[in-house]
Amino acid sequence: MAPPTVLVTGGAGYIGSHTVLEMLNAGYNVICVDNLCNAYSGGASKLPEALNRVQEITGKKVNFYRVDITDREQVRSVFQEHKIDMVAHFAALKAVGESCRIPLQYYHNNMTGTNVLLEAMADNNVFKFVYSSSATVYGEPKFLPVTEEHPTGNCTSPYGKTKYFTEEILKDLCKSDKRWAVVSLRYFNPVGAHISGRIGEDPNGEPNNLMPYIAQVAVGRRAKLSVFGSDFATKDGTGVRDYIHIVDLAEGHVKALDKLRNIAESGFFAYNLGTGVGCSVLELVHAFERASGKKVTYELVDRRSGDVSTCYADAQLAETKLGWKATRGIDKMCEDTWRWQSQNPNGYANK
Ligand SMILES: NC(=O)c1ccc[n+]([C@@H]2O[C@H](COP(=O)([O-])OP(=O)(O)OC[C@H]3O[C@@H](n4cnc5c(N)ncnc54)[C@H](O)[C@@H]3O)[C@@H](O)[C@H]2O)c1
Ligand SMILES: CC(=O)N[C@H]1[C@@H](OP(=O)(O)OP(=O)(O)OC[C@H]2O[C@@H](n3ccc(=O)[nH]c3=O)[C@H](O)[C@@H]2O)O[C@H](CO)[C@@H](O)[C@@H]1O
Repeated sequence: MAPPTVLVTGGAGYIGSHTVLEMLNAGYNVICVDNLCNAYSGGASKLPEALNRVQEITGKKVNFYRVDITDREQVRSVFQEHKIDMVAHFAALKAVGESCRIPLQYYHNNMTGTNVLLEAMADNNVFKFVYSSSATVYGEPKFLPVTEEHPTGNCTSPYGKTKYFTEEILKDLCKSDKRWAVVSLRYFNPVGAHISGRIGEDPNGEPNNLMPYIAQVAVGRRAKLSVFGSDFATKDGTGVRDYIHIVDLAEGHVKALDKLRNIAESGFFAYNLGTGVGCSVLELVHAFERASGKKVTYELVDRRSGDVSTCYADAQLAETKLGWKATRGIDKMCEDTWRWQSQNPNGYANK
């Protein structure tokens, strides 16, 4: 029997490209679409650089279309061109601060885009869907570790609300039509890079997130790290998060596809993808110094608005239901990030 074909939206992005690599290694056929709004293109007629390197690493072909998922005709044409069995949906705008400044663009891109995709799926009898959600749907944790039973919806940004609203749409869809089977993966803090050092996180402009910022200080692109807050009720006063290695995260998606591939039951299933281990900002800084052998200069400054003190996952349900568990720790996350950053000081731009 031919292996299933998965349509991957946002496949040229950080998480998408790492997941495409693991899907190919697991034997899935992959069709990638991306509008390259946040991915390095490498030249009009070529594959986006991240996917070019995925092909290089796996020795397998990546089918790519430059498509905007908000464009109904562009999306439909992909379903007419290929027999799609399942969809893994990564395409979204994801900068929390930016979403507060341009909410309409975020609601259009992330919500309309997802609805256009879901309608095209239904029109082509495709009902198996893996969704990129986020721990941000939980808002400020009311208890720790955070389980999937934790209330959702108390989101502090338009970005977070697009994740929450989309989950609610998916729940309604599954209630209305038993053909739908949806796995919503709630990521905690994805970091790291593939062991090859050939693909990794390549943020546009100044990084919003901690790990890429640390890496850019270590490689000399940034002068120092600002540590947002040192008066939290945590082990060293700095924010605690559940960092998860990007390859563990990618492997979790393959497990979700395996579940959908053979699934009898339909419905909406949400799983936390985290390690269950909290790590503070300063712990991560020191781990990165050990991994890179570089000094990471930092300054303790005021808290960033909207930041919670502590957030980490209870990932037991994914282990029970998907047979998945994160296996890579903080040191490995830092080693693999450093290999990517030191080999690609300017990301994909420097070939
Ligand atoms: N990185 C994280 O820490 C994190 C945490 C939780 C959830 N997520 C979610 O995971 C997904 C992937 O995140 P990422 O970190 O890889 O981000 P990313 O920006 O690297 O990847 C997203 C990709 O989607 C593409 N894209 C955006 N809008 C599109 C559109 N309308 N049509 C086609 N392509 C479009 C971008 O060009 C980009 O390549 C997103 O849905 C994000 O919200 C990410
Ligand atoms: C509330 C919120 O929407 N959080 C988003 C944020 O998570 P989150 O805010 O947890 O991730 P970050 O990497 O931005 O921050 C992690 C920790 O590092 C600290 N820090 C960060 C950067 C920096 O320069 N200095 C510094 O000290 C932060 O205060 C925090 O304590 O990014 C995730 C990955 O994109 C998103 O999924 C989350 O939705």
